[in-house]
Amino acid sequence: MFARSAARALKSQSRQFSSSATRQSKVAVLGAGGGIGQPLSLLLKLNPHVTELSLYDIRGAPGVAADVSHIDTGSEVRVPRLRPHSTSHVHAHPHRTALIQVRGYPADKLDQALEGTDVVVIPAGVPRKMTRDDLFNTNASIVRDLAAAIARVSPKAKVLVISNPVNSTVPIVSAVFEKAGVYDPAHIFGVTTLDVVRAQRFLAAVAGTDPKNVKVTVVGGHSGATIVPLLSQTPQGKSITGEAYEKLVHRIQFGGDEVVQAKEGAGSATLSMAYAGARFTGDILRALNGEKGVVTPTFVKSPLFAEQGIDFFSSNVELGPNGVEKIHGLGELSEQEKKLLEACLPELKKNIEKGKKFVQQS
Ligand SMILES: NC(=O)C1=CN([C@@H]2O[C@H](COP(=O)(O)OP(=O)(O)OC[C@H]3O[C@@H](n4cnc5c(N)ncnc54)[C@H](O)[C@@H]3O)[C@@H](O)[C@H]2O)C=CC1
Ligand SMILES: O=C([O-])CC(=O)C(=O)O
Repeated sequence: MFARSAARALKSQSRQFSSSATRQSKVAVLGAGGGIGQPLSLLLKLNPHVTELSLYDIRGAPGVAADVSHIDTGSEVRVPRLRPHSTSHVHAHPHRTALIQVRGYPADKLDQALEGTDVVVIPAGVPRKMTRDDLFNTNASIVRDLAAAIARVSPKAKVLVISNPVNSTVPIVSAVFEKAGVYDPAHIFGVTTLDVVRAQRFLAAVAGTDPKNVKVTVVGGHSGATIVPLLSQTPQGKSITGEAYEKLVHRIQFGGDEVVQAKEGAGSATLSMAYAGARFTGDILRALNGEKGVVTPTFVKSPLFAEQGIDFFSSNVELGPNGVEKIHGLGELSEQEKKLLEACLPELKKNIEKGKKFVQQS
């Protein structure tokens, strides 16, 4: 009895230690003044893993930082401490709460904003009016230039790309890092979490259940036909067939259009995206801090379809202290999902090539 409770206590202490190993995590948001950037900065201020928040934009970042910095949340800073007279044991230090440093940086202070960052989230650029690919001309150069600064100032940071078209901007960031000689494919992520959030929300509505009971894997890329929800792998999705299935898949693939149309030219999804971006950043931070088993879909350099010339792909990825720990395969697909995948691959390939070509020609 005693042995069992001692073992439980030890286990809990070691769990505690894995979180007590929490380092200081500096997160930078590039594009913090925008429709996504502002609520994303707010949500990151609430994340206890974030000990420093660096907000950068060519417009308005100091104002957002001043505003967000008044929120009365701290962060738990747990510092592992060596036992006196021992170098071999570390014991959990009772955590202390610190104030999160929030700083805003204007256009000419990008390097300062990036110094010492562990995670950089990029929602900088323009939102679309028509297709995501229309954004390419403007956003490609914004993302390229930001990536060059990250590669120079904080080359080991994990880079989370929100700016569209994600299918091209992730290859752009990767190619810029490669050119700079600091590329680690485990560090660069396209944020496709909004597709997962939508898939779970829409499926829950069809199934008449709470979204928290629904877990959907969405693979491929982040635009229209490249978004492939694997509904057959969820208990609630398995039974949906025929027209209901077609409608649900269409809604997941084109959920962004619903928001663009409802906003009548004023932009695209910002609040749901900030939620999704904060959730993915939270996953990255938990994994960086040693939590095991953090698995989520994200668009990364991937071997899954590399033989077909598609070297970036979103699938379930296990995250770890170095970023990408393990890329999971797709699992079993239904006949309909195989068809969706067939439609996804050629479009995704074109989007990826466009991004790579842009950097080659820059
Ligand atoms: N990955 C995804 O699932 C989603 C991606 N997006 C994309 O996110 C991007 C941002 O969308 P919104 O926030 O709605 O746009 P927005 O126009 O409201 O905000 C963009 C911000 O970027 C800033 N910016 C422009 N150039 C910059 C530069 N060189 N450095 C730093 N900041 C710069 C602007 O000043 C602005 O504050 C768009 O490309 C949009 O398509 C939007 C929704 C979902
Ligand atoms: O639709 C857009 O352009 C913004 C976006 O990526 C989304 O909402 O999924």
